Amino acid sequence: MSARSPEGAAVPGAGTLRTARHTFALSWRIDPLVVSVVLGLSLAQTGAVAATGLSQRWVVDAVQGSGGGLPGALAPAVLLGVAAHVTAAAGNRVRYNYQHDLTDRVDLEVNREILTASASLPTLEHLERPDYLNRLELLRRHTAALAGSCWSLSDTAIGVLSAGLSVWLLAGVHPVLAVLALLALPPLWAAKRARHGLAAARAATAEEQRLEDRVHRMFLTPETGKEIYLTGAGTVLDETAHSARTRVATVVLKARLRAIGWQLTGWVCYAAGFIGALVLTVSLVSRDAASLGDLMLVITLGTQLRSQIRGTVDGFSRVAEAGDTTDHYLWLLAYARRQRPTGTRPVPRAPEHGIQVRDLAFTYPGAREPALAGVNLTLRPGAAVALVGVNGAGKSTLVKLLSGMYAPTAGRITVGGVPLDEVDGAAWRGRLTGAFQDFFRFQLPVRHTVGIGEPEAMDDREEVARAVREAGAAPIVDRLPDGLDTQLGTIYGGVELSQGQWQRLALARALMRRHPLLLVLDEPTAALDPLAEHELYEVFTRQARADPGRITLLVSHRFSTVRGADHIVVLDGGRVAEQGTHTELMAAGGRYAESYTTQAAAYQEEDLR
Ligand SMILES: Nc1ncnc2c1ncn2[C@@H]1O[C@H](COP(=O)(O)OP(=O)(O)OP(=O)(O)O)[C@@H](O)[C@H]1O
Repeated sequence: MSARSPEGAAVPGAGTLRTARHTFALSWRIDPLVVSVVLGLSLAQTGAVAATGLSQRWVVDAVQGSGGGLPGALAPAVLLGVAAHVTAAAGNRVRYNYQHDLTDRVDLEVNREILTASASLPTLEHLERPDYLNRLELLRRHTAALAGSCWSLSDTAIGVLSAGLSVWLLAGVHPVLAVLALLALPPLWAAKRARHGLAAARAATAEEQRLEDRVHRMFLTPETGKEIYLTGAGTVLDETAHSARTRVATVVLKARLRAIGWQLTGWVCYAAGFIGALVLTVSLVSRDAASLGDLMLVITLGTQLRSQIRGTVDGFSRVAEAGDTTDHYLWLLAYARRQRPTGTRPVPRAPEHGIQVRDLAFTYPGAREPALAGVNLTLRPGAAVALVGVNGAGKSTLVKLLSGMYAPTAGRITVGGVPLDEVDGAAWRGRLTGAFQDFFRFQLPVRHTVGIGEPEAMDDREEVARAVREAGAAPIVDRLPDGLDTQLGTIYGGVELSQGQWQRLALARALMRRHPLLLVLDEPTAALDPLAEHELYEVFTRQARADPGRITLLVSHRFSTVRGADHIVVLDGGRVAEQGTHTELMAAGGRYAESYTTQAAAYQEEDLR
């Protein structure tokens, strides 16, 4: 990790060096030839300024000593000057462009690494953690600094080496002139100070930047656009985004102005030193203690030393900026490593004992109250288990834990006797399938919108057609202009479906997986009327009984739609209130009986109207 200064801002440290090494290795892997050219030009760049100064001194001293005629010895001096100038000007441009190109290509790789690290996280818990989201936001906005860190470091090294050569030549004229190098320190220190201020401002406003970005995106998606249109919330949201943007801009502008102040102070120190150096050299020339060529050398090196120091400072600033981003990058990699799934055991083939849930508890990150507490139940294979409860009872949370999206805070889940956290995560996902109330609309051709539920069978038209039929979505697909090949969604100029039609396709997607161990239907029928939902759940209940290796979990807040399930679990306030068959629960006369009777009466009344 980057070292931390007392103010809390990152300064380049071991972490930055490690990242620079890593990005250099990536550059080398991408294009070793270009990297070699850049390194060669960098080396030539190191001596270019000193060579320019020396050639000018050579020319002036030769002209002065020639008594008016142009000596032949002038030719090598001029040649040296031309070579140094070409290296400095043309070589620098070539090097700069190549570095830029390599940085862009490494940037793509770094972004891929970030995605891979994020995707490797075994649960989805990080998506609820503001510290994770803020760091990721800062990281994604500044990956270019990270990708170019090895070149920023090499620019700094070139600056230091070429400035070192200049100082050595200046000290040859008079040792005091070497002090000019010390005056490089105030601009360096000022730049570091300026960087800290800017980094702190960015970190302090990361949350607001995220808010602004989110609101912005809300205006661009049809789902939220509709809500905004109807509610007229556009102005309020626009103001929210605007005030977030203004707060960010104000904080960053203040930090930027302070940064300019610090940098100006540093440069004033250097300018004063340079004037002193010129006065000293002129006095040496007037006392014949130095030649006019030496004065020329001091002028050339002194003015160049300024840009060498600026190059060093700029390179250093970019290394420091990469240091801030490195901090977030290494944090993400370490987080992904810490969260690396530890489960290696295979999923039991025929889980005789089904899925056992024992004393399960879960609290969302940052939440005060647990969403689940002391949950005990058994999901038997070859049966349909219904999970019912009012809104907020904890049904979806239990589904998230069963599918491994979140790790329990306490208690355990076992599959066929094997603790779920010991089971290989990818293998477990391979045996799961499901459809959810908050499904995603994949705006793809229908066969892929459905087929993606089992990537391996995605291009198998017969399999896709089977899933479509089983989900009762065949009439929808039959009416589409190109059937399974119809492009869906307006974003790509395709056909738009109704909410219920999208939902049927999401259900078909869930049915693509042929022999899942756990099939979860978490209210994927919310857009259907209670009778249609009931009929569909009856079909799934029959199918569940026909497949002895499958556990089917039907989730609903409509008590009356799941009465045919083999086992009904009633959740209330994150706890299991009751469980049993419909007959047992009705006989018990508890919460289930009460809610079932009330809801059934309400639906009957609705039917009569
Ligand atoms: N991402 C989250 N972060 C924090 N709390 C959450 C989150 N999701 C749900 N909760 C809380 O957890 C509790 C259970 O929510 P859950 O979504 O599991 O209920 P549910 O029974 O599925 O409700 P519904 O029928 O409305 O879908 C609720 O009190 C809810 O406020």
